[in-house]
Amino acid sequence: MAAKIIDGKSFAAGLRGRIADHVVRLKAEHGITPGLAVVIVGHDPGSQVYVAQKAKQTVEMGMHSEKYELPEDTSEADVLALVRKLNADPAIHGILVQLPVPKQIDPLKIIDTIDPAKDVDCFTPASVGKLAIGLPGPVSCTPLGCLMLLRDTLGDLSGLHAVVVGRSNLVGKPIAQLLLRESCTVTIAHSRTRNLPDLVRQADIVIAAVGRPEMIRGDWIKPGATVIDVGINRIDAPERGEGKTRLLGDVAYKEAAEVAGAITPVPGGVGPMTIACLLANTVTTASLIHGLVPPSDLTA
Ligand SMILES: Nc1nc(=O)c2c([nH]1)NC[C@@H]1CN(c3ccc(C(=O)N[C@@H](CCC(=O)O)C(=O)O)cc3)C=[N+]21
Repeated sequence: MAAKIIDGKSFAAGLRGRIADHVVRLKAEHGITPGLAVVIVGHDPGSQVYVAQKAKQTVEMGMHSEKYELPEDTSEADVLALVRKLNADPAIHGILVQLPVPKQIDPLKIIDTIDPAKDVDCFTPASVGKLAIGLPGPVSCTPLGCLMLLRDTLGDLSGLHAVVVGRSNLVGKPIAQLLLRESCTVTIAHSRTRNLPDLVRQADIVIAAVGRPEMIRGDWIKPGATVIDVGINRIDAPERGEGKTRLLGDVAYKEAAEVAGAITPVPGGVGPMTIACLLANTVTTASLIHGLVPPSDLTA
């Protein structure tokens, strides 16, 4: 039986509708316009497209958007000075510094400089701690998007065995925290895990976040399992023409879709949810900064 395809693109469109409603209400009832600043250093073409998409959607939501494109050779001190200026700016409620940054800049120093109240990526130690103990605050964008898709697909997640493949600070660790909060049994696997295929075969929920194209094969998937593919691997595709690329997930999609109960495609799965959740987090941080209870349908 073919798997249900989890349509992240349309779920994200629905989420943006709810975000826009909350923005209208924040403006009308409290005079607050949520503001997001996106900072990008250097000119990775993939990053540029993606940052432009964020800025466009921020404006579509009725939010205030600022975009800072700094040259590749910008010093660490200059980036930190910009972050401090944004920390102090009352029109800004969310700050995102696109990673990776060029090698002269220490990403940990950036993370340590962002005001945790404006940390829409949930990168800072304060935000990570809040997430771990269940206090209100921003939730890492990709994990939040995955959780929303899982709840929509499965309803109650309690007691399900989730195998998270990948242990990054950005995805693997925070998604494991969120699934634990949902009362899943959570296993975190990574490059040193022994007998990964057999472990993944035990999963009711597979979260693939390793960054290796099509590493997770169809015969690793338990029949009926739900597969969330976080991988976005850009591969050369000369068959599509000179210089063309295509996107592959971390899961061998065709094989897995024959076995899984439900699966996210790449593109059109987790990716669009990540951007929508960034906007949701900006509404959350704007609410918290002004002492308001953040909308419960925009967070975990
Ligand atoms: N501070 C920071 N926060 C991030 O959240 C962050 C980051 N840095 N650096 C880069 C990665 C990557 N990332 C993506 C989000 C959405 C899509 C996305 O919308 N993808 C579309 C396809 C887009 C395309 O065709 O290229 C999809 O999957 O359907 C992709 C990639 C966020 N990141």
